[in-house]
Amino acid sequence: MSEILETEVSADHGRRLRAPEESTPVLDVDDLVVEHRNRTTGEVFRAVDGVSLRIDAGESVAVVGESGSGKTTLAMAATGLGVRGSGDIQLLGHSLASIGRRQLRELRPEVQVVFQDPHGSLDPRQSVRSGLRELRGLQRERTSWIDDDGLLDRVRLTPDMLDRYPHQLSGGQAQRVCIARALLMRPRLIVADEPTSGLDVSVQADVLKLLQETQASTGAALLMISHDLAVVRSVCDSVHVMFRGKVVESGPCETVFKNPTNEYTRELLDAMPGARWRARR
Ligand SMILES: Nc1ncnc2c1ncn2[C@@H]1O[C@H](COP(=O)(O)OP(=O)(O)OP(=O)(O)O)[C@@H](O)[C@H]1O
Repeated sequence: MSEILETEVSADHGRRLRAPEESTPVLDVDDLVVEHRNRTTGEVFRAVDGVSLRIDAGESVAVVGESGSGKTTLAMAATGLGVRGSGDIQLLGHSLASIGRRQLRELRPEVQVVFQDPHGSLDPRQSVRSGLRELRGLQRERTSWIDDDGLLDRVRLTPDMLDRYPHQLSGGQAQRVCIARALLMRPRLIVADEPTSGLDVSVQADVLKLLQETQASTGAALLMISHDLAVVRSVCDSVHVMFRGKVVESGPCETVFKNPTNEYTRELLDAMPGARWRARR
């Protein structure tokens, strides 16, 4: 068992919202529609067109699709972090359409996002230490379960990194800091939007492993957005394939990647990195 799993994150202090029933999905999205306005033509189009998905505690779900298919828009709208859409979104059993601002503020830390560009996610004017101090100031109780040294140790960074600024970190180190910041909040849902595609190949596997460990130690669910099927296959239980805003196929990774039933899924798989494993099996 890895080090990180030896000390489970068990304390529940700092969470004021009523704890959801065990059977309550972490995220339950029904018929989500999100529209954007095309910046060139001014036309409104459906970036997400009637998508439904459910993620249970501890589950890892991937959304794959070609660039522009609506993956990021879906993830951000579904978690209340992006443009509002229509449809029913239940986050930890709370309907995003009907909760007030205060409740939404309380729900926010339950969802942590790890983005593709770690340097872009960190404030260039803040050292790692001052960034963590700021987070702790916003969520005192929730973040009191671990000190900075312990937190960095969890993501296999040494304490001397605390005084570094983002530009003094490698891509892999910066992504570890981003994961540490997410872990500090002990979220119930981690959204990882292409978390390794901006990183050197040599550190991608480590960062993925760390994400998985973080998920396991917090018991969080994972919503992974990726165009890399090898990544999805190694991390996720199930997958939704998106094409032009719609989910065209869903199911366990093994089933969808091995025996895709949708023609577009087949084409997509053949064109995507990591798809070749399918032919070899
Ligand atoms: N804020 C916005 N305003 C207008 N159009 C947008 C906005 N955000 C995204 N879009 C457009 O919506 C569509 C879906 O974008 P989205 O970023 O969700 O796709 P994606 O599948 O995540 O793509 P990628 O893999 O390239 O990140 C694209 O055509 C994109 O240009």
